[in-house]
Amino acid sequence: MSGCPFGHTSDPADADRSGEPTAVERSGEPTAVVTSQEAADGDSAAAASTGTSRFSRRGLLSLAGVGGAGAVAGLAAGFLGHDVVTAASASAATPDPGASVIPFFGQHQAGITTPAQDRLHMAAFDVTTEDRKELIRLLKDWTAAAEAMTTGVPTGKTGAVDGPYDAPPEDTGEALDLPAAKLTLTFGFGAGLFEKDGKVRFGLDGRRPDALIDLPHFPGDDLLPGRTGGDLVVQACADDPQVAVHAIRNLARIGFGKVRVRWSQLGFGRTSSTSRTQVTARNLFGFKDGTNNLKVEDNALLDEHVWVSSTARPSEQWMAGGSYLVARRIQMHIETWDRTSLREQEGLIGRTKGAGAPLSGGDEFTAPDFALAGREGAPLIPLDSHMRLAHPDQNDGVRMLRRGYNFTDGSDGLGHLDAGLFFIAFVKDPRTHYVPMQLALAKGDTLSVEYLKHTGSGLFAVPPGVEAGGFIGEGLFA
Ligand SMILES: C=CC1=C(C)c2cc3[nH]c(cc4nc(cc5[nH]c(cc1n2)c(C)c5CCC(=O)O)C(CCC(=O)O)=C4C)c(C)c3C=C
Ligand SMILES: [Fe+2]
Repeated sequence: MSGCPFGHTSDPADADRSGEPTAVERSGEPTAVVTSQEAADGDSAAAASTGTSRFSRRGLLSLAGVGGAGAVAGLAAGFLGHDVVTAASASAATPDPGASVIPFFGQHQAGITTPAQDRLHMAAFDVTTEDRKELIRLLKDWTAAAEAMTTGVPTGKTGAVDGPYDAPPEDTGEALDLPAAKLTLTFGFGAGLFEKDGKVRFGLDGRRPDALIDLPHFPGDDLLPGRTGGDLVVQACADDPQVAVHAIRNLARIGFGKVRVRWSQLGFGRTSSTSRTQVTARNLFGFKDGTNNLKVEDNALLDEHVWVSSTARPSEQWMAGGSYLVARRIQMHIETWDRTSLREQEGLIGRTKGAGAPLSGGDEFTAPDFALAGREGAPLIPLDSHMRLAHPDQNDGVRMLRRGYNFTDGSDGLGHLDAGLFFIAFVKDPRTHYVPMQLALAKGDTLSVEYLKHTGSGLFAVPPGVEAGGFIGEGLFA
């Protein structure tokens, strides 16, 4: 514990821990905020020039050392009420070199095409209230909290330590001293929000988009009810797991009495890159994953395959600019895999393990040649390989934006790790962009048939981004 009443440490080593020198924050200066596009472009220099800024969690805390606790409390009352604070001048807003803030507001929700962070905490909630006004209140409160936390600010007007001594704090506190860590919060609505047990909920008659289907049962599915479904979902991604967990925990706390957590999933080691500025990471099979993913730079392809268009059917109009989130908890039989030869592993994926190049030759980003045959006349990229079966050429040109994470959730009690890939994909329409491919993989992909088991599932309509003053999904309630 530091001597500071706000738990702030003044150890310079701490500032360096995340790779984000915080001299700016330490002096109480505002922290630079990156616009969605700049964040997507990974352009922190451009971000610096915008001058949009507000005080960070750490900046506020460090003010205690500058102006004393009273000054901080006064500032907290003003700043923590979710009003965006603009810097007096752009030059005052010295950029945070870590560009640790990804703005919550924007045309699309953050956490889809913004560069995938290292950590995930996703939670699905059942809505327990049947009162439309309470649901809207919750979405407004979540919007305010999300905007605060993604900016690195505690939730509520008084945060973790400045509220009445005899009341529970408005923020749980475990993210005090931590930077925003590129936290993004992405919200989605499940089918159960619209109707449950044959009854329409929240007056949302006729508002359920046709694309928000009940996913069919796929061959090999072994879904657990406690890991499947949900009326609401929140995807928290950050470069610090504590920041992601803090976000989900505080949203759950704010929702007390209106929602309860149905399932939640922690993830590490992103298994996809969503920007060409990122290197391709590896999944728990040891293969590069995300090589041929859709990337933020592929604007036209994103419009074609990820974003719901403004010319969508009337029942989907409120979704224009949004997307559909498919979540699948996929257990990987890693012990069996680890006893499989390298030759077979590469044949199952269709790429080399080292470089991630297609088995038809070239480097990681060389286009695969599915027709090229080896000495014995068989195609170099096997007919039952995962890459061949998932490639757009085999799927009517369909593509998806994958944004999954590795997980290990202890052991299965039978001597194996419960490990795998928490598959997340954003698509324009799951009927065309997910179901047919999943069916093909479940039937013909030897990787899926012999090494994978789907144990959890969810499909959620992710509304478009929120403008300042608005709230998550407000078009649905208009
Ligand atoms: C239904 C969609 C998909 C599921 C489920 C899925 C699971 C899954 N994938 C890997 C490993 C790799 N997948 C790769 C490529 C790839 N996978 C999908 C779809 C699903 N994967 C697509 C659309 C693609 C891209 C195909 C292409 O355009 O070439 C790769 C190769 C590298 C890459 O491009 O990402 C790997 C490796 C695992 C381990 C897994 C479930 C646990
Ligand atoms: Fe895949």
